[in-house]
Amino acid sequence: MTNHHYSDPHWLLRAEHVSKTFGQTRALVDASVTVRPGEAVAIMGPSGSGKSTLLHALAGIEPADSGTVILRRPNESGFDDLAALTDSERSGLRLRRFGFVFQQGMLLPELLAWENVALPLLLAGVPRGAARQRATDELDRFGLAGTDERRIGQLSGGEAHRVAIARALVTRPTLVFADEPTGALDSATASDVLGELLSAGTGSDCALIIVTHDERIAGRCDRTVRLSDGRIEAGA
Ligand SMILES: Nc1ncnc2c1ncn2[C@@H]1O[C@H](COP(=O)(O)OP(=O)(O)OP(=O)(O)O)[C@@H](O)[C@H]1O
Repeated sequence: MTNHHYSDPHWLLRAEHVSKTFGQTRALVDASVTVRPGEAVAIMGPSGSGKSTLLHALAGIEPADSGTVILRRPNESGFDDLAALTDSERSGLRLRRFGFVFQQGMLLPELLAWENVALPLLLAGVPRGAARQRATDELDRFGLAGTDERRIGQLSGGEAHRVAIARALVTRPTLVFADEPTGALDSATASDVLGELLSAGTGSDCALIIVTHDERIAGRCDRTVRLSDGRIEAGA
């Protein structure tokens, strides 16, 4: 895709007029959002207002019924329209370009800490030795040196959240999507983990999108997109 309309360099991901219906429920109505490099964007709104639906549409997890979601490729090499990709192309793009931190961490308890972090690399075909080295480096970066060989159940809640963040960032993604990333943590640990996510997930060529109910988390992001009944009310 080389549409001139998308030549403005100051965005990474742009959703335009995205709508999604589940049966009679209009979960998302004509939502347009632009995400720029280096920013952290909070998505807020009451329960059922469409936050997860928006996140899933932006990340190509559950494509919208209508509208477009466009992701800029690195190095001025064009754009990808998520809806125009096949399922397997979309999965590949998610693996290469996106990182995910979801509520329960979605860590695999039967795997070691380093294996959890290395998972996206292993899925992308990186050899096991190289993947292990990168995972170990990433764990070090989050203050988890020496935990490589532990299983998830042998870590504290805060440590497990850091493993989830390390896994989301190990591929150096363009966009990190987080859904209530500090959910079950005590407030001091949540604040530390959020700080780490904010500093590691926003760089000159990447951005962070966080779904949250917590105004304190939103307050530490650069801006807040507010949803009400599937419509974006502010912050797009
Ligand atoms: N797979 C689905 N099937 C049917 N309805 C759905 C589905 N997913 C979401 N919905 C409905 O779409 C609306 C928006 O849901 P969504 O999960 O996006 O809200 P949310 O703002 O993330 O809510 P919460 O804060 O409770 O997680 C809700 O009315 C929900 O019941």
